[in-house]
Amino acid sequence: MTSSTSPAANWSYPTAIRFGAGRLSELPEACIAAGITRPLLVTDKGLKSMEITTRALDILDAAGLGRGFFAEVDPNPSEVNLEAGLKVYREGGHDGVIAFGGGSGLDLGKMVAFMAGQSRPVWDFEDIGDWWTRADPAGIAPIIAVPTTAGTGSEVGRASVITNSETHVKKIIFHPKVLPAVVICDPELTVGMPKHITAGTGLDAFAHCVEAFSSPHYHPMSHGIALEGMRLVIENLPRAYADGTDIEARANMMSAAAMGAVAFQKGLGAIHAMSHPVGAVYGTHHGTTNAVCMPAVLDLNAPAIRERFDRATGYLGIEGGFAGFRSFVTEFNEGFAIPKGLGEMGVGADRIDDLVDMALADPSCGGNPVELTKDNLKGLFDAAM
Ligand SMILES: NC(=O)c1ccc[n+]([C@@H]2O[C@H](COP(=O)([O-])OP(=O)(O)OC[C@H]3O[C@@H](n4cnc5c(N)ncnc54)[C@H](O)[C@@H]3O)[C@@H](O)[C@H]2O)c1
Ligand SMILES: [Fe+2]
Repeated sequence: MTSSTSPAANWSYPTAIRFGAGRLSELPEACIAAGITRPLLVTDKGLKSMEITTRALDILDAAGLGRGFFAEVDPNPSEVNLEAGLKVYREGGHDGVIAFGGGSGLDLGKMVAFMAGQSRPVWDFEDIGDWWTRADPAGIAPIIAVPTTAGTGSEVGRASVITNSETHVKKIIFHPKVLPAVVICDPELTVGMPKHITAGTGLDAFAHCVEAFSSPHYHPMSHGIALEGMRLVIENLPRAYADGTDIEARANMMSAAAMGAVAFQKGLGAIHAMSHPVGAVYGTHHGTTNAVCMPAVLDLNAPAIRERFDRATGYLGIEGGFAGFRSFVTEFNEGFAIPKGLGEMGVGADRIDDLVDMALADPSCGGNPVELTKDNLKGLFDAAM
């Protein structure tokens, strides 16, 4: 039944998630479930020789799975990493990918599986709303995702963020089949994150929930998930930061990360529109950059979001409605030693005009509750410096 006053939307919800401490041991079962007999484990350079990665490889070896290993992924991965990964995938005769790591390893692993059977360049699959005209679905290899940070939620997402190494622009590459077939969320894998990565990734999950909650698009399910995701971050990130071995807090942060990515189907906004160009040009950490941008964006968006935050703050355990939430965000950042401004992260005032142009072209602008213009984006960058 439809009516002219009924809202319309396209909704998509995630996939099979094996959640819990120690469940990395189920990697061989996950391969069987996904129909993979010869997986390529893809991860980033930082994780290449870490114990958790060796643990995953040992589990595959013990199960007799003829696995391959590709660990040449940079933070903010590029098409150069993708080409190298595809070469290893094809030469090794693999039939699926285990994307292992933070957002960088997960995104690149997902793209290796996606591009394995495509003949077009990856940039043809940019998320501009016409995916059904492009990919050859027969060419997409199955994906298992194993997050080792709790932030991006890329494990339950249908997109990867790939930086064009020539233009220094971050592009969102999207296809529904990029959604991993099986996800293993094992909070033990996140225990060894250094404090600044725990903070930066956790605040990425927070930014996803805040932006989704602020977005004007119609998606009540994601709206509710965003609210609970914010609560989980507020209550658990300080615990995980203070004691990295607090498994309950680590588990709640893993949930919050996945929830943030489900929630941002409702839309992202100016925080991500700003941090994508900053990350692409300066190579800054994504979640940390978001945290730096958030206070200025909340100030700009205040008239459009005040009422919904006034209603939510009681549930979040914050007094004073939206104003209380706004002050809380500054204190929250300070508690995690987040840089005070983009200048402190190396962003030059002379590049702001370029960053404004790049931010204006970012698809995240579409979910911001206040329409973004050259003028107000310039104001945001000035305020965030
Ligand atoms: N696909 C999406 O929906 C989506 C959403 C948000 C962000 N992203 C992208 O994800 C990337 C950022 O991902 P991230 O924030 O998870 O960081 P990351 O994957 O770049 O990892 C940051 C650093 O932490 C290290 N690391 C990862 N796990 C670790 C662990 N358990 N112990 C010790 N060190 C560990 C890595 O080696 C790396 O040096 C960016 O490229 C961003 O654009 C994607
Ligand atoms: Fe993000």
